[in-house]
Amino acid sequence: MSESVLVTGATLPSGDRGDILIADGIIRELGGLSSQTADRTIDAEGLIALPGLVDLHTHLREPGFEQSETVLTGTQAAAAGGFTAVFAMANTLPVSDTAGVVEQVYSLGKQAGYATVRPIGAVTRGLEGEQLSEIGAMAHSRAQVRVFSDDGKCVHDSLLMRRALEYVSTFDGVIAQHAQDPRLTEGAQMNEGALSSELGLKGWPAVAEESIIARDVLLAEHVGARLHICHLSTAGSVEVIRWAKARGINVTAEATPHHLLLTEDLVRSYDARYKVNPPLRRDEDVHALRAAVADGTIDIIATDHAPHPSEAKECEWDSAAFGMVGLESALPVVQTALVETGLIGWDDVARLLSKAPATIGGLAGAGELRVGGVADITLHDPAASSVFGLGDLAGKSLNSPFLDMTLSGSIRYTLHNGYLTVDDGAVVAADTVAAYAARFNEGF
Ligand SMILES: NC(=O)N[C@@H](CC(=O)O)C(=O)O
Repeated sequence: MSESVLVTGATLPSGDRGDILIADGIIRELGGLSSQTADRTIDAEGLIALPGLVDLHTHLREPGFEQSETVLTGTQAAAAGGFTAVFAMANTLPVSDTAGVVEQVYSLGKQAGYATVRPIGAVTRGLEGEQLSEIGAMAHSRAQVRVFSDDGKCVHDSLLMRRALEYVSTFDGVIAQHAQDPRLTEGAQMNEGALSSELGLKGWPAVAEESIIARDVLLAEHVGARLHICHLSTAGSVEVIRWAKARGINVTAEATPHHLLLTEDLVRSYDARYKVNPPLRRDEDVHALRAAVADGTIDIIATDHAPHPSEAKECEWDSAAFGMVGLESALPVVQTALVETGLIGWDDVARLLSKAPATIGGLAGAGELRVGGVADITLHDPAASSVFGLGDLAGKSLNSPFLDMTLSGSIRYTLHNGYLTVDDGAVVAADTVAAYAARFNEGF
């Protein structure tokens, strides 16, 4: 394996240019001109070096739904998208609600070696919303769970939500809420409005999201706990978060790349690639979300990578599954929607897609480029522009809403723990990465 790598002439998020020397998984030199030689040299002229991206919201589907994705294929998709750490959602089968399941997911991630995998624990047993899961056992397991979520379902019972917030605040954990009032969204298929009436699809009102967020920020304030809100999708949700932050409530919020670029108009096609939870909303909502990312009301961008097999998507809208894959396209979508529109710079991208999610998820040491830190680095070509195609997808499922769209930027190299998981745009073979990982895990 290349035990040392020299990256030359990279542009850092600050705009400064310089070399990066990596040895035995650690950044040894950063910035300036290195006088060293290395086993491998990467010419990064014109490329931006970002801290390895961290996704706080990924569905890896293993155990139980391996026909859609596995820990291996999901982390290959992550690497292709420049991610070096992913937080794996709990809606697996069995549900990730015990120490045994989260440890299994954690170990599979370590073996595969493409990215750090941190399992998210379910808040309630079996995601059933009735009893709290084994939160303490998961937190104290080898998987060190810090984030708990019933994502896919809302923790709707206010008393359970209060208890969960109280419990995780004892060890600085966080509840990541999927804000969706189940009664207001029974049978809902798309954003509620003039278009849902026109298309004859049952509407999903914005208030179903906003009312849960309002309740939960007040609960978090009441018990003094940390709360995170998954996938904000409406202008009203932004207003509630802005109000809560101004009041000093300890809440963070995420937006997905698809809610930052796409609108409900795509549903006119009845193509279920555009069916997602929460649904694509109006143009006004997209602009409110973008403004909230730019002014810091929204703390992070997270993919909600939700793989589904073709039979779950190539069917009538009403019977199709909710969800979109998003790891491979996240950075190009962020560049297209936010950087090229002048709303944010590359230092903001590093914060929104790396440092802030690492901090919220309790991933110590991740999310920054620094001498002495682990070499998780993404080298991105911002000058590239291409039509996003099936060849860009590295996971098992193909349900991307961005296929056939022109997106800016391209991930050229991903380094995880100092070894390459993506080399010149191609995902490195599984056995090579597993061998690198084994050596890293053994401390060389
Ligand atoms: N975001 C999605 O549309 N789908 C998610 C879970 C969910 O329904 O939120 C999935 O697991 O498929």
